[in-house]
Amino acid sequence: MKVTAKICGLKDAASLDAALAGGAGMVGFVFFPPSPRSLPAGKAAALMARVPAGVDRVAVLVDPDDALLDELVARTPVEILQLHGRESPERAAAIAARTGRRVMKAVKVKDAADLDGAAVYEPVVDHLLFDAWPPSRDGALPGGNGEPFDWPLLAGRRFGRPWLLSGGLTAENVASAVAASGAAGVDVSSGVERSPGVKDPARIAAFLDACAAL
Ligand SMILES: O=C(O)c1ccccc1N[C@@H]1O[C@H](COP(=O)(O)O)[C@@H](O)[C@H]1O
Repeated sequence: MKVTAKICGLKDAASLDAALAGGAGMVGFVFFPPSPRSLPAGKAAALMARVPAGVDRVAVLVDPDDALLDELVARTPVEILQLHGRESPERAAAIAARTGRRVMKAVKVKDAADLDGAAVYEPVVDHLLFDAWPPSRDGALPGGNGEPFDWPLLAGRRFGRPWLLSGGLTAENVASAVAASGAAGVDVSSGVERSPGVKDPARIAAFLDACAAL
């Protein structure tokens, strides 16, 4: 089975190149200053210029204001806007209309009712992404926490948009995660890092090898 892999939180050329060489279908860049993975638009634009046609460039955003959206559209060749905050369906639709870019809504999951909540986004977004709710500790980010959720919740569920599984994935567990959830796409950030915000090209290669073996 061919699984689309997204490598997220890229900040340097060596890690981006490892993602591209390993066959990532999407590469993600974080625009959220509290994150150790955040980077300015100018640096992201330089990295995005290395990405060949056929690989989607994703901007990870948390309740972005219009100024940030306008800056990203003007300064970077981003294809997909990943909304990882508390954006309503109306705001997601407005973001798609304003930017002309594809939108991916992150839905936080701890139980089946959370999955039901994805339905309201299906008419207005292009992709869904399922991630764990952030831990309750102080300072936790809205995503990128390396936290998995109960993957079998997704088994047999059908959604009106293509979707990615994320949250705590690694080279070691991605096969189990795909088998348990039925995901056709996976997304990883913490699981291919040496420390928060520092990607490891060898771990990126191992993750993508594990995906290619599925
Ligand atoms: O990675 C971040 O720092 C981040 C910050 C704010 C919102 C989302 C973020 N990352 C996304 O979180 C998920 C899961 O990541 P992990 O593999 O569990 O670390 C993934 O979709 C990232 O794009």
